[in-house]
Amino acid sequence: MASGTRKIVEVLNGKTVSPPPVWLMRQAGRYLPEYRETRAKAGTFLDLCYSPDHAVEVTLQPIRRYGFDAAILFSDILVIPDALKRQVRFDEGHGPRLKPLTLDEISPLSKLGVMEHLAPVIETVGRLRKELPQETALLGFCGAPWTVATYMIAGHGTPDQAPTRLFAYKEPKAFALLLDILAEKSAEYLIAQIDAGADAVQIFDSWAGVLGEHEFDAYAVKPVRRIVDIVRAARPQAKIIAFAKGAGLFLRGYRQQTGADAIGLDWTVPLSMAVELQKDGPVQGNLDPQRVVAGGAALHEGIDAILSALGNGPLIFNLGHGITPQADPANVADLVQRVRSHRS
Ligand SMILES: Cc1c2[nH]c(c1CCC(=O)O)Cc1[nH]c(c(CCC(=O)O)c1C)Cc1[nH]c(c(CCC(=O)O)c1C)Cc1[nH]c(c(C)c1CCC(=O)O)C2
Repeated sequence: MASGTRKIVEVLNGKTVSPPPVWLMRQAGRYLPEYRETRAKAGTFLDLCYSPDHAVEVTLQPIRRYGFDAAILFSDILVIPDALKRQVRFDEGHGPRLKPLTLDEISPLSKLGVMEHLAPVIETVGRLRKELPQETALLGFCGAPWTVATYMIAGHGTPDQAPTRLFAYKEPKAFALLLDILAEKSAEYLIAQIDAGADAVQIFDSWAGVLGEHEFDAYAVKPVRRIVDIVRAARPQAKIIAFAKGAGLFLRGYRQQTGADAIGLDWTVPLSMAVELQKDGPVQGNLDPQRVVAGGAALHEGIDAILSALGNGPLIFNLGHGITPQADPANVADLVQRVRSHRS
C-alpha cells in the first residue's frame, strides 16, 4: 500500500475520511502498564528516548492495543536542547530541568550540530516504518521554537512562561536569534525524520497560549513558518500539522500563516469556531483529556459532539492535549470503538 493511501495522509491532503482516522497525543505513556514496565527497564527517560530498541517498543504498544491510525515516534521535544548541550534531565515528579540559558550562550548555539546526537532517534523512525502495519501512518515531531525556548530560558516548566516573556522584551535581538537557531535545527531534524520514513510531522507549540498579539506573530507564527519553509524547500511533499495550544482567536489564519497542512485544536476551541477553521483546511482534535479520565457519558458526549460538528469534513480525531497518566486504558478502547462506529 502506498503511503498516500494511509488515512491520515488523505486527510492532510484535504479529503474527508469517514470514520475519521484517530490517534492520541501522548498515546505511548504512563497510563499503559506495558509502558511503565519498559520505562523501568530503560533507565532514565532520556535513555528511553535514545534507545531504539525501547523507543520502538513503546511506540508500538498503543498500536498493538488499539490499532490507532497513526503511531507517533516516541521521543521528546527537549531532545533538541539536549543535543545543544543544555544538560536536560527529567527528575521524577519534577518534570524537565535544563541549564538555564544566558544571553552570551545564545549565539554559540548556532555552531553546534544536532544530528549526530539525534542519530538514535532517526534510527528509531526507520525501524518503526519497517515494523508498523502498512496502513498505520508514522508521525514524527518537534517542539516549536517558542515552546522549546521557554524551557531553555527558564530551565524548567513554568505556569505562564513569565521568565521567557520577560527575556524576550529585554533582549529582543538575542531572543529572535535563539528562535531562528531553533527553527533551523528543528527543520533539519524533521527532514531527517521524513527521510527515515515519517509520513507527516507535527510541530508542538504547547505554550503558544501565553503570548500577546504581536508576540504570537513574532514568536509563534514566524518561527513555525520558517520551519515549514525550510522543510518544504527540501521535501516539497512533506505533510505538516501545526498545534498551537491555547492560541484561541489567533488560530484564525494560523494554517495559512504558517503554511501547515492541518492545525491542531485544543479543547477550549469552540466547535462552532472549529467548523469555520475546517472550511479553510483539515483540523485535528479536540477532546478534553479529562473526558477520557472520566469515561462513560462524559466521554461519549464529548466524542459525539466533535463527530457531529466536524465528522463531515477533513478531521483527524485526537485529544486537545496529551492523554494523562490517570486515564483508564479501557476508556481509550471505548473511545476508539466509538469513533470507528461513526458514519457521516
Ligand atoms: C511540552 C512538551 C514536552 N514534551 C512534549 C511536549 C509537547 C506536547 C505537550 O505539550 O505535552 C512532546 C512529547 N513528549 C512525549 C511524546 C511522545 C510521543 C507521544 O506518545 O505523544 C511527545 C510528542 C513523551 C513524554 N515526555 C514526558 C513523558 C513522561 C515521562 C516519563 O515517562 O517519566 C512522556 C511519556 C516528559 C515530559 N516532556 C515534557 C514535559 C513538560 C514532561 C514532563 C511532564 C510529564 O511528565 O508529563 C516536554
